[in-house]
Amino acid sequence: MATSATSTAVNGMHPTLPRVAFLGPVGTYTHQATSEFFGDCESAPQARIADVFTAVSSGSASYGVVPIENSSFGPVAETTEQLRTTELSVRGMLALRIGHALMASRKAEKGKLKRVFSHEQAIGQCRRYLAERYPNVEIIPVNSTAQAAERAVDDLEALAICSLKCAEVYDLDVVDTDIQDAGEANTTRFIVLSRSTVSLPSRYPISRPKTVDTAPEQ
Ligand SMILES: O=C(O)C(=O)C[C@]1(C(=O)O)C=C[C@@H](O)C=C1
Repeated sequence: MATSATSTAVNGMHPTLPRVAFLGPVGTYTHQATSEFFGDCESAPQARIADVFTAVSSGSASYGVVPIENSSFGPVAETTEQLRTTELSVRGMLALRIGHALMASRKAEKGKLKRVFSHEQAIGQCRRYLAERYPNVEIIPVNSTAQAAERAVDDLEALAICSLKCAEVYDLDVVDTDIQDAGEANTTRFIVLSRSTVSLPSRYPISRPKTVDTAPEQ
């Protein structure tokens, strides 16, 4: 990942960096895609994909980044639903290779895990793994993989499917890595949105070569 999105705003405004809304909280794959595309920017994490569209439409952010399609599980339902009616324009796209990790609280007893939280896309991309390795855990969809990590921090019976970045951000134990059924071939495509009156400066290439979801440095 190039540089991470920053939040160095003064009084809520930053004089030069673009303000970019994305599906949050910190540590989602969409956050990584945002950093990859924009480099330094003022980050505006949103609770849901629909909120990213609202933040850009209302002008509270100049750009928005949302996932649109995964190579194995297909279209991202909430994004395709929003695209039916939005007046926003697509300004760019990029793809990330997605490697999901399984995490739990450092205090969890690993033999007593009863539920797994994640975004429905991540759950769908790990269906076979979950059926084979955790056939009895309850699967609970949440708004994003990083929200799943947040939920696992204080729930000692929970697992989260999320990116390795979340181990660092939320101080979780890594139980397993690369648990997606499609292995190395698992890729998600993201799009960059803006209002029709806001163009994308030429310093941002409109599309990027596929990049790898990198593990945090130890
Ligand atoms: O939950 C996240 O971390 C997201 O950024 C969303 C999302 C998606 O909706 O496709 C992005 C990439 C992965 O495919 C899994 C989840």
